[in-house]
Amino acid sequence: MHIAIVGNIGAGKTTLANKLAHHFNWEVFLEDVDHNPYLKDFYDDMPRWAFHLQVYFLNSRFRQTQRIKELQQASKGVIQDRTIYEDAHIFAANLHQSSLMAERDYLNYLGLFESMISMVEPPDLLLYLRADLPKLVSQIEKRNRDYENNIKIEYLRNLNEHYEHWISNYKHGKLLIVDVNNLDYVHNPEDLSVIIEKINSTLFGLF
Ligand SMILES: Nc1ncnc2c1ncn2[C@@H]1O[C@H](COP(=O)(O)OP(=O)(O)O)[C@@H](O)[C@H]1O
Ligand SMILES: Nc1ncnc2c1ncn2[C@H]1C[C@H](O)[C@@H](COP(=O)(O)O)O1
Repeated sequence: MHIAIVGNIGAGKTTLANKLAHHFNWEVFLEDVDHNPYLKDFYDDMPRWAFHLQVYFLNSRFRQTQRIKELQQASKGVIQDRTIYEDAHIFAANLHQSSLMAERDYLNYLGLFESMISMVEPPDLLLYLRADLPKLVSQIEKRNRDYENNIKIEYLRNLNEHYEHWISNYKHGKLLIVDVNNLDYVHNPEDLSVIIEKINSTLFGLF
């Protein structure tokens, strides 16, 4: 079983991924943020580093999907924090649309993505955490990564629009949308239980 958690920056994916992995006793696959050699530079100068960052994320996410495939073949459960789909359909698409990634770089990137995606299996469940801008901003502030202090509201708004468009066209498998604006699964165990019930019901038809 493979559940992938998707959503904008600060939506609460990592926090929920860890909690679900603990609950189901499954492996958790998180993003490579701390060792990412481009992320800080990217936030300082997006046009300069957009292509480098996207290639780095694409490669690390692709490797992760191959490890997830192996675990699934061994009948192990997996919770994944963010997917390769988001890199291309949300982040790279947004950079290109916002003229922060040049046309030739975007087409080059898309060619690489298309070559890889045929080897990627979609998750059994895609869990989208929908959050409005005030929730995202307050949670990004709460996390307090210095390089994310420069993130513009406009950037988050554009990403949210890409998410809504992508999710409304998602056809690879089961999809669960959870509005997290009024949920606090950090402090309220009942809020976590609500999400777990929804997952069980969507995946296994329980409840
Ligand atoms: N539903 C929630 N309610 C309150 N705080 C949350 C919630 N989800 C996440 N947080 C807090 O917000 C911050 C960002 O969450 P995180 O899981 O790192 O988001 P993401 O992985 O989506 O970027 C963390 O400090 C986390 O404890
Ligand atoms: N593909 C990506 N392009 C640009 N930035 C990305 C991409 N994937 C992740 N990120 C950034 C966004 C955040 O600053 C960090 C971690 O993501 P988070 O949503 O906080 O888990 O990486």
